[in-house]
Amino acid sequence: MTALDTIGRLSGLDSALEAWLPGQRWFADKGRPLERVSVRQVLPFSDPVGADEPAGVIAVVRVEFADGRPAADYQLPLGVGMVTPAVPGSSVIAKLPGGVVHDALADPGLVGRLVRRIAADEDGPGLRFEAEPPGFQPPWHALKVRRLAVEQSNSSVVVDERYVLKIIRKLVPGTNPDLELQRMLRGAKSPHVPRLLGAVEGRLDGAPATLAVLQEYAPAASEGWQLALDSVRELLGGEARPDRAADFAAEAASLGETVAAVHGELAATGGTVPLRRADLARIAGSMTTRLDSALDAVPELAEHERELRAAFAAVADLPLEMVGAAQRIHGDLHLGQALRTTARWLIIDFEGEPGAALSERLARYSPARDVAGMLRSFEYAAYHQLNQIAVGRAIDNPAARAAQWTARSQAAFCSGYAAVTGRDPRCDGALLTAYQLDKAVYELRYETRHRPAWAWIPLGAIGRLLAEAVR
Ligand SMILES: Nc1ncnc2c1ncn2[C@@H]1O[C@H](COP(=O)(O)OP(=O)(O)O)[C@@H](O)[C@H]1O
Ligand SMILES: O=P(O)(O)O[C@H]1O[C@H](CO)[C@@H](O[C@H]2O[C@H](CO)[C@@H](O)[C@H](O)[C@H]2O)[C@H](O)[C@H]1O
Repeated sequence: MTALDTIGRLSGLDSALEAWLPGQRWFADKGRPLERVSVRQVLPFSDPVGADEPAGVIAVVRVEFADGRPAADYQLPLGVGMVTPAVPGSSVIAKLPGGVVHDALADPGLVGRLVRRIAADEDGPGLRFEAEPPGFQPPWHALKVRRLAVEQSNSSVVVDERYVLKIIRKLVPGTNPDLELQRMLRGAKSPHVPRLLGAVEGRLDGAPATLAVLQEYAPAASEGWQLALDSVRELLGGEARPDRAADFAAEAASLGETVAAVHGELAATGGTVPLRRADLARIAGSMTTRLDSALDAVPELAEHERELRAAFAAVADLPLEMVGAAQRIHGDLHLGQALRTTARWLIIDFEGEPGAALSERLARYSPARDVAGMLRSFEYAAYHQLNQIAVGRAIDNPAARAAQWTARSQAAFCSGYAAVTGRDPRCDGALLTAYQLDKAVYELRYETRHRPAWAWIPLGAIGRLLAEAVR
C-alpha cells in the first residue's frame, strides 16, 4: 500500500477542510467567506510500512473566496489512514469513510520521516529534500516532537530539542525569503542566526516553491518579546525603580548591535542601491496604499487619516542625503523574532510580512524599516503589559512608567545600532517616524484580522507618534 493508494480511498476531504481551515491560527484569510476548498496536489513523503501505520502526504489545498479575490494555496502535511497511539486525538482533522486524516505535525513518526529525508537529500515525486550543507545526521532513535506554543503565521515543531522544522503554510511560487536570506547569512558566516540545516521544496504553478525550512533549535533561548514583558512587569509591578528599568536597556542595546551586524551582512552579500527621488516617491506611494486599504477595514483609523497622509507624502520630499541606501532587510522585525541565548541575540524568521506579496518581500528597503519595526515592538510590549497589569493594581502613574520604559529601550536600541554602523537611526527622524507609522497601520490591520482585542495598541500608537511628530 502506498501513500497515494491511501489518499485515493478518501472522499469528502474537501468539505471537511472547508470547515477546519478557518479555525487555524495560521490561516491568513480569516473573515473572508470561502467559496470552495479543493485538494490541488497530494505529494507522498511516507509510505505506510504496515496496515497500522499512517501514510504521510503533503497536501496543497486551493482556497477560493466568495468575494472573487484571487485564490490562495495552503500547505497541509497530513497523516492518512491510521492514527498511532502517539498522536493526540485533537489533531484529527476528519474521519472519512476511507480512513482518518490527521495533522502530520502531531505525529512524531511522520515528522521524523520529513527530517530524515531532508538529512538524506532523499527526493521523491514532486518533492525536493535538501540538506544544507549536506552532512547533518539525525540520531537513530525515534525522534521526539513538540509543537511550539507560540503565536505563529506558519507552523513549527521542535524535533528532539535539536531542530526546528517550519512548515510554510500559505504558499506562493518561488523561494521563500526566510530560506533565501538564511542562505545569504550562512554565506556571510553570520553568528547572529541559528544554523540552517535544510529545506523541502515543491512546485506551484510550474515554479519551485519552498515548503519547509529546517534549522538548528536554540535551546534555552528566550524570546525577546517575553523578556521585554518580564522587564515591564517588574517595573509596573513596583518591583523595579523607574531609573533601574535600564536593566532592559542593556539588552536593547545589544539587540541594536546585532540587528546592525545582520544588516551589514545582508548588505555585503545582497548589495546596496542608493535611494533616489523616484524611490522615495514609490515608498510614499506604497505607504499611502497600505493606509487606503487599512482605512477600508478599520473605520476608527479615519480620525488620523489626514495627518497620516501628510506624514507619508512628506517621505517623497526628504533630502536624499538623509535616507541612505536600500538593501535586503528582515522585513518584519519585532521582539518575537529575536531569541536571547546565554551568549548572544539571534534573529529568526526572515520571511517578511506574512500578508505581503512575494515581490514586495524580495525588494530592497532602507534598513530604517527594520529599526522602526523593533521600535514599535518595544512600545507594544510596554502597552500590552500596561493593560495586563492595570487591572486591580494601584501603582503610581503606570502609563508614564510604560512610556518611560519604551523611550529608554528605543534609545538604547538605536545607540547599540549606531555603535556598529557609525550612524544613529534617529538621524533619519522623518523617515523613521514614517516607517513606524506605516508599521502601526500594518499592525492595526493585522490585529483586526487575527487578534481584534489587541487592535487598541497600534491604534493608540498612531495617535502618540503623530503627536510626537508635531512637537
Ligand atoms: N531556531 C530556533 N530556536 C528556538 N526557537 C525558535 C527557533 N526558530 C523559531 N523558534 C520559535 O518559534 C517561533 C516561531 O518561529 P518563526 O520562524 O517566527 O515562525 P512564523 O514565521 O510562523 O512567525 C519563534 O517566535 C520562536 O519562539
Ligand atoms: O511573527 P510573524 O511573522 O507571524 O509576524 C506577525 O505576527 C506578529 C504577532 O505574532 C505581529 O507582531 C505584532 O505583535 C507582536 C507581539 O505579539 C509585537 O512584538 C510586534 O511589534 C507587533 O508588530 C507582526 O506584526 C505580524 O507580521
